[in-house]
Amino acid sequence: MSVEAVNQTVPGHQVKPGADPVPAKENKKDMDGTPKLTAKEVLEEQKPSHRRQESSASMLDKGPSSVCSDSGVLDEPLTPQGDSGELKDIQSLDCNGNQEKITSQKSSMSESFATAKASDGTNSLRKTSGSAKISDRADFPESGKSSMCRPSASSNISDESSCSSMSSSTTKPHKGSDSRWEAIRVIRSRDGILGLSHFRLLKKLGCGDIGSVYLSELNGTKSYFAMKVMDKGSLASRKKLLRAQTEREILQSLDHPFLPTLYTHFETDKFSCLVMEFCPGGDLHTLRQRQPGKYFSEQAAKFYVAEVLLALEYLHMLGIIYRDLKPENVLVREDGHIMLSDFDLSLRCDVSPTVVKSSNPGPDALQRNNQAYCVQPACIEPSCIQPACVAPTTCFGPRFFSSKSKSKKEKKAKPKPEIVNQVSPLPELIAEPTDARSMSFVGTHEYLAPEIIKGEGHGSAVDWWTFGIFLYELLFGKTPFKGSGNRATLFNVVGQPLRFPESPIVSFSARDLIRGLLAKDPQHRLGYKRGTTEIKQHPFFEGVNWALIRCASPPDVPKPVELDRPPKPAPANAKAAAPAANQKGTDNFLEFEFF
Ligand SMILES: Nc1ncnc2c1ncn2[C@@H]1O[C@H](COP(=O)(O)OP(=O)(O)OP(=O)(O)O)[C@@H](O)[C@H]1O
Repeated sequence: MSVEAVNQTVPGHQVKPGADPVPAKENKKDMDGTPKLTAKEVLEEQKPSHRRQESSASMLDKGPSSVCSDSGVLDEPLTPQGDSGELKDIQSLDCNGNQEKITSQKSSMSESFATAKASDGTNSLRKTSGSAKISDRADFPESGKSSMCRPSASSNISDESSCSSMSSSTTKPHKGSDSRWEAIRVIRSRDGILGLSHFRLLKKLGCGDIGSVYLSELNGTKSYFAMKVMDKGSLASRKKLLRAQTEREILQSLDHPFLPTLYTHFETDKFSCLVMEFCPGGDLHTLRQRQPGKYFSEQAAKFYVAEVLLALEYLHMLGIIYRDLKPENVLVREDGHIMLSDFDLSLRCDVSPTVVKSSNPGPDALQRNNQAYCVQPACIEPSCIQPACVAPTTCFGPRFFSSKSKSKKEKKAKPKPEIVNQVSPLPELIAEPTDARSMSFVGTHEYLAPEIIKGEGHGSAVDWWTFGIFLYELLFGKTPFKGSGNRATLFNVVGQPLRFPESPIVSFSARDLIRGLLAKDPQHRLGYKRGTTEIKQHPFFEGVNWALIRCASPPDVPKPVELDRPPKPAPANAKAAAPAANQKGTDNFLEFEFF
C-alpha cells in the first residue's frame, strides 16, 4: 500500500485533538472544528505526534505545529507476503518518519538556568528570559522541529557509558499461562523463525518519536499484539539507534504485572520490530479526559498511582530510572490494570537493593514503621502545610508522636518506653539507585524535574518528582507548573511555588504527598533516600494492599473488543466517521468495525 493508496482509503487523516495552533492548516477543519490533514500532507511535513486534547494554546514558543497523521484504521489488514514486500507498506503508513522528539543538549540549558534561583522565581525569570541562550534552548532544537503534545525531550548525550549492561531474558515466569507465548512457539517450531510476514497489521495505534505502533495479529492464531515498528535508517540518521536499543533491552528484562511483556523482537532489512502486549484501554491521559471534570476521583487516582508506584519500584530495583512518567505513557490493560510503557528515555544504572533492619529503632524508624499516622484535626490545620511542612517530610507523624490528641492522663498511662516496645521495626527493602547520575536533558516539559532543567545532574529522584506531577494531574486535571509556553513552564517548575486549585477538593493526605514529592531540592524530596518504601508509607496510601493490588477491582474496565471479527467492507460514509488513532472517543472500539 503506497502513500497515495493510504490517502485514498483512509479518509480525513485527522490531526489529533489538541493540535492548535495549526497555522499552516488552519483552513482545514472538520464540522466539529477538528483540523484535518491528509496522510500525504502529514508525511510531507513530517511533524511529530501529540496527544494533548485540552491544550488550547501552543505549548511551544515557536516552531511548527504538531500533527499526527491518520485515523489509524487500515481498510485492509496488511498481510505481509514477505518482509521486503511489507516494508514499503509500513514505511508509507508510518506517521513518524523523520520526526524528532523535541530535544536539547544539556550545556546551554543548564547555563541558562545556572543564573536562575529556585527560591526566586520571578527574578530568575526576568534575569534569564531575555538571554539568547534561553531562547535558543527553550525550543529544544535538536532538529529545529517541536511537538506540542508534551512530547518527551532528550539530549544526545549518552547515558549508557556508565551503565551496566542488562542481560535479556526470554522467559517470563509470571506469564506462563499466556496463550500468546504458545502461539509464537508453535509458529517458530513450524517455520524456524518469526518475522514480519507472520503478522497482519490491523490498525495503527499511534506513533511516537522512534516508531509507530500497530495492532497486529499473529496470522491465523487470534493472538493480538502491539507491534512497534522502527525504521532503522531513520533511527540511524537521527542518532536514535541507542535509544531504540535501550528500549528493547529494557523491555527484554521486564517481568512485572504492570510493565509490558515483550513477546519477541525481530529485524528486517529496514525495520526493527518489537512485539508487545496490546492494551485495548488506551492511555490514562485519554481516560482522564473522559472523566467528569476531566479529573479522576481520589479513589481512582489512588489505584492508578499505586500501580505505577509498584512498576517504578520494580524498575528502580533493576537499576532503571524511568524518567518519562506522564498519563500518556500509562496504558490501560484489558482488565483495567495499568501498564507503564515507553522506555526509550530510561536510564540504566547500577543498583544494590539492600534489606535494612534496625535493631535499635530510633524515632525515625518508628515513624517509618508505624502505620498509625496521626490524622487528627491538629495535623489537618492549614498551618501544618506552612513553612515547616513545605519541607518534603510529611506532616503526618505516627500517632505515638501526636500529643495533642491525647489527654495528659492518657499520656501518663502510656510511658514512651512501653510504646517503643510495641513497635517492632520491620526490615525494609531499599532498592533506590541513589548513586545514579545523569546530565542528560530528558523528559516532558510539564513533568521535568527542577534539577534536570537546571542541568545540575539528576538521579532516581526525578521519578519521584514526575510521580508527584502525575498524581497532581490525575487529581486536578492539570499539571501544576504549566505556563503559556514551554519556556514559561520550565521557569515555573524551577521558580514558582506549588499551589493547589480550590477545586476539586482533594484530601489533605493527597496534597501532603504531592508536596513531599514536589520538593524542588531532590535531597528533600520524598523517596530520595528510601525510594518506594518511603512513599508507600505515606497516609495517602493507607489501606492499599500492595501485595494484592493486581487482584483489586480497577476503577474502569475497558469494554471488550472483538478482535477476531473478520474485516468487513466499510461504506464510504462510515469510513469518514472513524475516529483518529489516538482520539479514542467515548467508545474506543467502534473503530474495530472497520477492520
Ligand atoms: N502496548 C500497547 N498497546 C496499545 N497501544 C499502544 C501500546 N504501545 C503503544 N501504544 C500506542 O502507540 C502510541 C505510540 O507509542 P510509542 O511508545 O511508540 O510512543 P510514545 O508513547 O508516543 O512515546 P515517545 O514518543 O515518547 O517515544 C502510544 O501513544 C500508544 O497510544
